[in-house]
Amino acid sequence: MSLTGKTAVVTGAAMGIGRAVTELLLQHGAKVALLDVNETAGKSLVEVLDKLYGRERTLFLSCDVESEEQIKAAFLKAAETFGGIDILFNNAGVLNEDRWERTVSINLMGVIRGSYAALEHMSKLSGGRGGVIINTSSLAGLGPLPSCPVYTATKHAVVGFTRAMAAASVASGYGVRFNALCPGFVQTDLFSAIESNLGRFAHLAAATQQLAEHFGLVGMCDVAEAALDMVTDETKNGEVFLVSPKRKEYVNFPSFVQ
Ligand SMILES: NC(=O)C1=CN([C@@H]2O[C@H](COP(=O)(O)OP(=O)(O)OC[C@H]3O[C@@H](n4cnc5c(N)ncnc54)[C@H](O)[C@@H]3O)[C@@H](O)[C@H]2O)C=CC1
Ligand SMILES: CCCCCC(=O)/C=C/[C@H]1C=CC(=O)[C@@H]1CCCCCCC(=O)O
Repeated sequence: MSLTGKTAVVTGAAMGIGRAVTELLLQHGAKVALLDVNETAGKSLVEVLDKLYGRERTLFLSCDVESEEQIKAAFLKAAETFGGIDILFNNAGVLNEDRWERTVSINLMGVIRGSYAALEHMSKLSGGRGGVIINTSSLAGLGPLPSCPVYTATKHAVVGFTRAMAAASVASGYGVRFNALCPGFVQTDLFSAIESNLGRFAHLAAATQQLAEHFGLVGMCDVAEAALDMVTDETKNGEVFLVSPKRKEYVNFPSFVQ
């Protein structure tokens, strides 16, 4: 699928992985609505992007994915400004085992809120053009991160939600593909702050550091390219892309249905 003229919404777009994917989508010709709770970072990023890609191709919208009202308002504004929505990158996330209810609300419920709000604009059943939704999970969505049980739970849940929504979309005729991105450790603010956000598992900080050293860091470009592959390859639905320093591949899950 060519991205020229397509419209994307990216949550958590102001920094880190969301920012990198936003820039790659712009480089490939898409228009991007950048949603983030951090207005300062979001507005200053859009100033930079406007100069590179043109003012008419970016839009910053202040939006907390914990709020269904703010998500609905932002998606409506993006659809009105750009003429519909073709791509959603549900990426906003936090790692905080102390404030674990907020972690669930952002990492899992934010993905669900975003997906349901996007379907109102994207589903062929409600007058949309169809498209693709990519949800950011993690390697911790495939295996345990011992210092972060709640983070691990949210990321496993994102994988399950994505795969079930992909099947639901086919069965319902939404015309929307759903895929999940599972990166290993990436050098971002979230990664740098892990040790101070472990809550009752703070005693596992050194072990987490050792795990990160064992796995190594994934390059931001590799993560963004994996997201782009799932957007543009129209054969990918219900797929999970694992991006670690040693492995860049779609995950094979066991099938229990004959
Ligand atoms: N950095 C890493 O090692 C990995 C990160 N991930 C996931 O990638 C995603 C992005 O993380 P990073 O780029 O590393 O983090 P980051 O901290 O660099 O960026 C996260 C962005 O999300 C925004 N955000 C946070 N809460 C929000 C909310 N309630 N509403 C809207 N925006 C909000 C932040 O303002 C920030 O711009 C997250 O879902 C994270 O769990 C997955 C695997 C590894
Ligand atoms: C900042 C978020 C942390 C991201 C890195 C991460 O999630 C690492 C998780 C690993 C820690 C212990 C594990 O067991 C996790 C990895 C599990 C890997 C599963 C790989 C599956 C496969 O190889 O097929």
